[in-house]
Amino acid sequence: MKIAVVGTGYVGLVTGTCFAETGNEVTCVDIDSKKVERLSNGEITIYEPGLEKLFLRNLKENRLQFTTSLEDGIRDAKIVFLALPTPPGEDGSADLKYILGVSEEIGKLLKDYKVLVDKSTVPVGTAEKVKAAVRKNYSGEFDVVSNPEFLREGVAVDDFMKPDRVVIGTTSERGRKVMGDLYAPFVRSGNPVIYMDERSAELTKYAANSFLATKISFMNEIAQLCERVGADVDMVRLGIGSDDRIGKRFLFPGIGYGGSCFPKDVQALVKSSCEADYQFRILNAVMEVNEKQKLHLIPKIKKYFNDDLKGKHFALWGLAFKPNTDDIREAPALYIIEELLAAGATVSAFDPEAMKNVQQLLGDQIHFAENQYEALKGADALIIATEWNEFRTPDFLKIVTSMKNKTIFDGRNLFDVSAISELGFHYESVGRRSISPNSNHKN
Ligand SMILES: NC(=O)C1=CN([C@@H]2O[C@H](COP(=O)(O)OP(=O)(O)OC[C@H]3O[C@@H](n4cnc5c(N)ncnc54)[C@H](O)[C@@H]3O)[C@@H](O)[C@H]2O)C=CC1
Ligand SMILES: O=C(O)[C@H]1O[C@H](OP(=O)(O)OP(=O)(O)OC[C@H]2O[C@@H](n3ccc(=O)[nH]c3=O)[C@H](O)[C@@H]2O)[C@H](O)[C@@H](O)[C@@H]1O
Repeated sequence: MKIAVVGTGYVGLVTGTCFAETGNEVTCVDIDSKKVERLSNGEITIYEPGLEKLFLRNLKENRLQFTTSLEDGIRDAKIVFLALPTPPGEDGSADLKYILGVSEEIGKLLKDYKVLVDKSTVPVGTAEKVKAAVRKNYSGEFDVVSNPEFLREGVAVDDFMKPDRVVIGTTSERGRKVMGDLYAPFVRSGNPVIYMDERSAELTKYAANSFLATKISFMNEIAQLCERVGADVDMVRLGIGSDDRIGKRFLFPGIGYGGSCFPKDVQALVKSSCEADYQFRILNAVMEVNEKQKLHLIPKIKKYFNDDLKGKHFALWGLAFKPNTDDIREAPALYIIEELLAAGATVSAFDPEAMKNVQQLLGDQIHFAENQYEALKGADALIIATEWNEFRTPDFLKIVTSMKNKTIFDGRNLFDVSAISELGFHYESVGRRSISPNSNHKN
């Protein structure tokens, strides 16, 4: 089948590449000519494990092409995916200017029946708005289908190729048939496809992200409580997670959820609820808890250094909002850096993939280390903000010899508290006991 994907970012590039991999002919359209040029020349534009191999294979086989021309991109396509940004507008609601702008343009170009698919995360009622935008310039037949995307960055290819479910929102029989043909290989591999109306599909996406964000904020509150009553959040997590009704996944406390989606999608659902005359109380609390949690380590650090961070030097492991991505959108590490710099401290950071992106944002405000151990040189404390695998079992001897103080503030609970206690560290994490040998603190 011939497919166009408009918007070649995280979702667009993964969608385009994976549909090419299942035998379709895909043209990806993007307004960013540099991106299109790089992709056309075989240079991948995002870090996503496993994607490059598929991208290069399908590019070579001519099943994957890139263009800046919407007209060329959609001409022969039967299905046109919209994988465009839906950033928060000033009031927190999803800004549909990209989606509706492109839909109007598509209306000017349509000559025959096509299925337009909202892959972006869009509020309830957007499929109808897209239809109206196309109708401004086109009176022929077309369908608009909602097919929200549930992939996670870092495991995007796997999530796309082996989804827990595919949601297809359409009330058109013709639209359903076209989408059914496209997803047939997925169904044959045993992945469920759930059909519903457009509005339910649109809400399903926000409900999924908001529910997951709620799980995280809930656990972060349990962690807060653990610290105050002397319980261990890891034990509580294991204790509740083994109940199938709760489930083991997404119960990890930390320094808050970040990324390009949870923060904006929870906010957008609260906003659309307001517009529907309903106050979504739980989600307001979820956002409030997350705002506080992002800076959970800061009061601990300040207390440890007697409220004086001036001239203190911190090593920071992890900049990306989560491991296996170079994405730094709403990354908790950035909020921590801001606080440390404002208090007069200096920072030396290391992240396996995200340093280039942070460098573009912060320039020389912090030092970017060659590796995780170089970041530790002369540090008064190490802060861990992202749970990259290589941080999980570090060489503690190297840590001790590089740092000024054996002090760790761990926002991702990477280390076993008892084991690290034996190594003589001052160690504070999230929702677990702090340990503090008296001898190692050189202020
Ligand atoms: N990043 C993720 O993990 C997921 C994102 N989503 C949703 O998917 C949508 C897209 O997100 P991302 O891929 O992360 O965004 P992104 O920012 O990585 O990519 C968007 C792309 O659209 C292009 N673009 C902007 N205006 C355009 C236009 N007029 N014509 C053609 N291209 C244009 C941009 O140049 C960019 O390459 C959002 O609604 C997001 O909420 C959904 C699931 C997962
Ligand atoms: O709509 C989207 O864009 C996507 O948003 C999330 O995916 P993503 O943002 O890539 O990352 P997650 O793995 O969900 O993590 C989000 C944030 O939650 C945090 N998190 C996650 C799990 C956990 O137990 N605890 C926790 O603090 C992570 O550190 C990260 O900051 C969803 O998991 C995807 O299903 C969805 O498609």
